[in-house]
Amino acid sequence: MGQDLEKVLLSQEQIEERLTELAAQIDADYAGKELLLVGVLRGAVMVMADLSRRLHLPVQMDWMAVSSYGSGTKSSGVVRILKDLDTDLHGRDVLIVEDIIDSGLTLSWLLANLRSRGPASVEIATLLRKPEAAKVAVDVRYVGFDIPPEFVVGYGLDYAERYRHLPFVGTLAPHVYGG
Ligand SMILES: O=P(O)(O)OC[C@H]1O[C@H](OP(=O)(O)OP(=O)(O)O)[C@H](O)[C@@H]1O
Ligand SMILES: Nc1nc2[nH]cnc2c(=O)[nH]1
Repeated sequence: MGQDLEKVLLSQEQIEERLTELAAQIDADYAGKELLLVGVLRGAVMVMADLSRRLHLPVQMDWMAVSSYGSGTKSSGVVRILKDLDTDLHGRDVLIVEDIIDSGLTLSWLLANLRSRGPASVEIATLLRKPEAAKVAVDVRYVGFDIPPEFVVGYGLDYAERYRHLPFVGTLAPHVYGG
């Protein structure tokens, strides 16, 4: 495992500290409201768990699974719903919880999709964003960290379904993905 990773980009401590700040901001912004957190499987599981535990608002959680990457390292841009929400979004304040915004293609598609369901509001919280990789502009209210356009793993993010369990975010050594 040690040899597969090139470097640690964000430590567990850095991630937890930033999530505490984001949770405080979300608590303040949605004071008096009940929030529906929509986690995007599978990468957002860690962010959802650690962010939601820091919120003091009443929240509900639901999950969607979409696919845009397959097992590669480039977004195909074609988004498929693999698992839809169980919750009616009509009149709800929705916060999409994501691990990463890379090209922005997944989130821009998801935003449009959820907004068409009649919610009161839809905003996005993402742990990571790669501004230099953006192919479409996505309006994101809560960003943990802007990072360089490198392929990262850990803290929910995988390469071929591995490394999701790492408690930090790191980059892979090129030999792992054939570089
Ligand atoms: O901005 P984009 O270029 O569209 O990339 C972002 C998407 O890619 C990742 O999901 P992935 O398809 O890898 O699925 P996973 O969450 O199951 O790992 C991530 O969770 C986002 O949903
Ligand atoms: N694991 C992983 N998944 C992604 N999906 C979009 N960008 C990334 C990335 O950098 N790493």
